[in-house]
Amino acid sequence: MVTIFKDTSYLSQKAAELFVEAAQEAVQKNGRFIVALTGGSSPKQLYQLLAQAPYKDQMPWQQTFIFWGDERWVPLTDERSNAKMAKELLLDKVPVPQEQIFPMWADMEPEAYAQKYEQILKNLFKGQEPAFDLILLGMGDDGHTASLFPHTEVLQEQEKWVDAYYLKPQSMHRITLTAPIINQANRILFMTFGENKAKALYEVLEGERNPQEYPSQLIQPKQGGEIYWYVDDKAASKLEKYK
Ligand SMILES: O=C1O[C@H](COP(=O)(O)O)[C@@H](O)[C@H](O)[C@H]1O
Repeated sequence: MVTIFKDTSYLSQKAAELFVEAAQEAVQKNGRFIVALTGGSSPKQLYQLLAQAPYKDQMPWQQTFIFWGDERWVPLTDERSNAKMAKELLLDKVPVPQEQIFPMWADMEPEAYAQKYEQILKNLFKGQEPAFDLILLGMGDDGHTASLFPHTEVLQEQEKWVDAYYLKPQSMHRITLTAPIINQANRILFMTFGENKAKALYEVLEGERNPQEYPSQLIQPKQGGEIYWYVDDKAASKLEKYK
């Protein structure tokens, strides 16, 4: 489902409503809410809203388990850290138990931590379908999502749930959930703003299938899963089918 918003504040409000709805539904059904956050600029307003009334008070924080979809491999104090941003805008301001927050970084080799992170998820989902209740995603101007970048080997990954690799153009390691585990989620919410994303958004949603070039095309929810694209009118400016 693609929804086009003129106003990014309203878009973020609708995203906050969806977040709360997913959380309440998951807690009612399974007694807990398992969510993966995203980094980048798109979720900032959403995180600020979730840290305030009315959303803050509607959230079952005690039953919430926080993961990330991806991370730049930098310490948690680094300005580039996706976890630092979420911590400052949201997690420091809400009563989610510390032991239920799983940043995608530790002072160890990224590949070893990717295995550890996958094990944490496997323990949590033991005996159940490995389905996040909600995964938040952004999309880069180049069509990447999470740390699934164009023409990287991780795009072929079918077995691992979490992978880490050196991203040469950015001279840093990245760690990411892989497409197969993202696609198992019950709900996936992409938030995409700005005219810099218009070409990639068109290619992802309406172009020919080419996930090597536009990795966001790999995100296709399982049967019964929901995918929501919340985009602003600038990002949507090249779309034809969805207007
Ligand atoms: O590097 C990243 O970028 C994407 C997109 O970010 P945005 O600033 O264009 O919204 C983000 O989804 C990802 O988590 C992050 O690591």
